[in-house]
Amino acid sequence: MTTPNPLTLPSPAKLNLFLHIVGRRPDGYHELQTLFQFLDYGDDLTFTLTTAPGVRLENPLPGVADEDNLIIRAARLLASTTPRELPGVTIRLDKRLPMGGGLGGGSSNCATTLLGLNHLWNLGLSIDRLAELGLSLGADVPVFVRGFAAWGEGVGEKLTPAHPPEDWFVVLKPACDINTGNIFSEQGLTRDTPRIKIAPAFEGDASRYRNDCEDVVRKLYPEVNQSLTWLSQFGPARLTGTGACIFGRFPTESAARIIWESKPSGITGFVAKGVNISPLHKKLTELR
Ligand SMILES: C[C@@](CO)(OP(=O)(O)O)[C@H](O)COP(=O)(O)OP(=O)(O)OC[C@H]1O[C@@H](n2ccc(N)nc2=O)[C@H](O)[C@@H]1O
Ligand SMILES: Nc1ncnc2c1ncn2[C@@H]1O[C@H](COP(=O)(O)OP(=O)(O)O)[C@@H](O)[C@H]1O
Repeated sequence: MTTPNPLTLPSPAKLNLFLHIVGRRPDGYHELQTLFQFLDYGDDLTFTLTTAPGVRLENPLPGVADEDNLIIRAARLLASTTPRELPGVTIRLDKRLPMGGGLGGGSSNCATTLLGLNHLWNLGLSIDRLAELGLSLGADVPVFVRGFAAWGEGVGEKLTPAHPPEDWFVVLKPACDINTGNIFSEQGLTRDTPRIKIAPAFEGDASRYRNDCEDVVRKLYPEVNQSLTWLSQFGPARLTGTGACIFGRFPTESAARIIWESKPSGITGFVAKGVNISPLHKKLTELR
């Protein structure tokens, strides 16, 4: 199949179905054990190849300078791997994911750019190389590059395929912004959860899922505390990443939508299906 120009590619969200902090590296970074799953919901990136050289973002993100935007950083890093003169590209971002919500939107945009431009520029870089480039831009980028639900260790870059149930989720965004660095520097954070040795036993057993950032986030952010208390009435509800988004799991779309419709007024979010193959990889496979 010939690749269309412009080409629109999905940039899905991730959930950390559970997140344990099992230690700290000498450089201060926290070692995690986590279970990543994708959602069939996220941003879209549209790439238009141009005769004029250079990388441009059609619509800048409020509060993020273009040179800090992970889309531009990914495109420039990729371009630096080849001495070839490359066609220019204009990239449009249709943003649906709340920023800094623990859904990995920026990291996902970064991975979609790496994979999309590797394809459009015919660079032929392997997934391993793209994951390595991605890791230099953020700890959550490799899982989006690899595109399979995964058991993550290290800072989230050591990935083993996982197969959690593809349930439906109500994702809520309490009205507060949480800075990842602030949560990881909190004194009261649990940092010594024992390492799990048999990961598969955990995948299908949602009742054992826990997020070690949750207690600290509940204390610091009453909005998250209230939303978790509300959603927990209907089943286990958890924080994703360091928040602020939370999620509840349901076996069917209709069950999730009933809860979504009854949410307290003023709260935003969405309903989405958990998927073990990234929608980005599905789309790229169709193009090959
Ligand atoms: C917690 C997770 C779980 O998926 O997700 P998010 O909540 O960001 O989505 C990630 O590990 C987030 O990784 P990443 O996206 O690289 O974090 P950053 O925003 O760069 O981290 C900001 C700061 O938090 C601290 N940090 C981050 C990750 C980690 N494993 N240990 C840390 O101590 C570091 O001080 C770092 O400078
Ligand atoms: N393309 C991008 N989309 C979202 N955030 C970006 C992007 N590029 C850089 N950022 C920065 O990354 C931060 C984290 O964003 P995001 O990945 O959405 O959240 P989280 O890491 O909590 O899941 C944002 O607050 C923003 O400053």
